[in-house]
Amino acid sequence: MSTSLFHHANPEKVNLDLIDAEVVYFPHFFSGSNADSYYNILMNDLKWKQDNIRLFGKVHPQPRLTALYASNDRSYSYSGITMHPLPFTKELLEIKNRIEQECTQRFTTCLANLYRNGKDSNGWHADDEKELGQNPVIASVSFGETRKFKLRYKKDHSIKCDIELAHGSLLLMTGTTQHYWQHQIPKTQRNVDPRINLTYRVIQ
Ligand SMILES: O=C(O)CCC(=O)C(=O)O
Ligand SMILES: [Fe+2]
Repeated sequence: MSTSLFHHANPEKVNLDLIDAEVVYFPHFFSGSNADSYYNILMNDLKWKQDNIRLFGKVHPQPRLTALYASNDRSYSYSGITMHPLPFTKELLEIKNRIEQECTQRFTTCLANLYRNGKDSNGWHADDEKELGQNPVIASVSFGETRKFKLRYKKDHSIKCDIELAHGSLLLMTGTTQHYWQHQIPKTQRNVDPRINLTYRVIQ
């Protein structure tokens, strides 16, 4: 009855068994009521915007809204755009502190994504920009609609893993994950509510 990922009906922590990667999933990192309140506050307070990105030489509006927050003034560049951070809000700092209890990393930066509906997505990529350094720790928190997160091994796309990122969950990607694997949030035909994702990172 169980899928290969979940040996218990309601686990607290799941270590994904992937070659050349370290990925840990905490399905209920935040309680339901905390997750609900973060969802509402972040939806209203973050400075969401839709940037134009350059992909294969063509300019497109990014298929989601984003916002960048940090404790320093370091910018973050990817897909032909450079984002400049705003100072952390109270809630983004609170969430950062809570995640830092779970891993030894101290994060500087949070890239927030808002997937407004099933047409919003995030294409195949690795978080391997040079400002993230080698073997970056990426802590990814989800609020709102559950969306599918896909991972694939760069050298052999038949080696892959799908995980449904639930409201109030945390996904930690460490070690060589970004070097050997790519991830994406595909579009879905389902009629879905918005989803907020926060990815905490270190940008020196
Ligand atoms: O929305 C997600 O869960 C993934 C976001 C992501 O991969 C990114 O911002 O780099
Ligand atoms: Fe990513």
